[in-house]
Amino acid sequence: STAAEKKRWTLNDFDIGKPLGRGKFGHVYLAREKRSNHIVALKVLFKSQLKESQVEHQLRREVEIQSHLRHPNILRLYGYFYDQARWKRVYLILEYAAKGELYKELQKCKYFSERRAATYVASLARALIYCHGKHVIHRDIKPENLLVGAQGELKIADFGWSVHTFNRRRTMCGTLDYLPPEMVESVEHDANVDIWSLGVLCYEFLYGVPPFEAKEHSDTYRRIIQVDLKFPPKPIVSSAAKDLISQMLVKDSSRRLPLHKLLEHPWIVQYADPSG
Ligand SMILES: Cn1ncc2ncnc(NCCc3cnc(NC(=O)Nc4cccc(C(F)(F)F)c4)s3)c21
Repeated sequence: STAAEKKRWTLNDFDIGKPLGRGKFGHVYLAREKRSNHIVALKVLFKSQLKESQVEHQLRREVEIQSHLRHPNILRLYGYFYDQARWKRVYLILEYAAKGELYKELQKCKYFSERRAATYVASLARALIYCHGKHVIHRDIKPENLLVGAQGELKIADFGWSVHTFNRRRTMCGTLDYLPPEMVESVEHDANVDIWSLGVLCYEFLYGVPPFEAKEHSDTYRRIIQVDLKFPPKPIVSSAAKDLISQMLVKDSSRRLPLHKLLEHPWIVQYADPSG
C-alpha cells in the first residue's frame, strides 16, 4: 500500500470544494490535499452510519480490499480518517471521478446506445475479472455505484459491501433490483453474483429500467426468483444484446456466461469501443 494509505490524515490537510453528491450514507465533496495539490473526493459518513464497532471493521475491510486493487475501471479509496474536532465523523479519501455519477447520465438520456452500453459492459467485465482474480466480489454493482472519469471511462465505486470470497456474508445489501436469486434467497453465493448484476445493468443501460422492476418489493422478489425476463418492443435492441443478457440472467449461478466469455460475445465484439 502507498504512503497515502499509511498517513494519519486530518481535515486540515484539505481545502474543501463544491459538493459532488449527497448519498443516503453521506455527502461527498471535491477537495484538494494542500501539500500535493492532489484533487480528491472526500466522503463524509454521517454519525447515523457509524455504529462504532460495525462500521469500523467494514471501513477497514473496504480500505484493505481497495489497497490491493489497481485498475483503470475501479475507483481508488486512498484511506479514511476520523475527525476529532467534528463529532464522530468519518471521511473517506477517494479518487475523484471528474464526470460524476453514471445514473444521472442514464436518467438524462433515458437509455444508452448499444455502442455506449457495450463499451461500459466490457469495461465493467474487465474490472470484475480483475476483482475476481483477487478473490474479491463486489456484490453491489448498480448505476449508483458507477462513476465516470475525465476521459469518459467507467469507474466501479463503493466497495462498502464487497467481500473476499472466502468469507461470504449473507447480509442483504443495497436495493433488491440487482440481487441475483441466490442472494435474494440468501443462500451461499460466489463471484457469479456479479455476472447476474452486470446482466441487470446491461438491460438497464439499453432499456432505461432494470429487468425485474415492479411496484412492490414482493413482486420484484418473485420476478427475480422466477427470472421473469421480458424484452419490451421499444427501444429497438439487437438480438445479439438480448442473447447476451439471456446468458447472464440465469438462475443457476454456475451456468451464467463467464466474464471472459462475455468479452468474446458477438454483441461485445461488434459494439464495444476497444478503448473502453
Ligand atoms: C458523487 N461523485 N462525483 C464524483 C465523485 N468522485 C469520487 N467519488 C464520488 N462519490 C463517492 C463514491 C464512493 C466511493 N467509495 C465509497 N465507499 C463508501 O461509501 N463506503 C462506505 C459507505 C457506507 C458505510 C461504510 C462503512 F463505513 F460502513 F464502511 C463505507 S463511496 C463522486
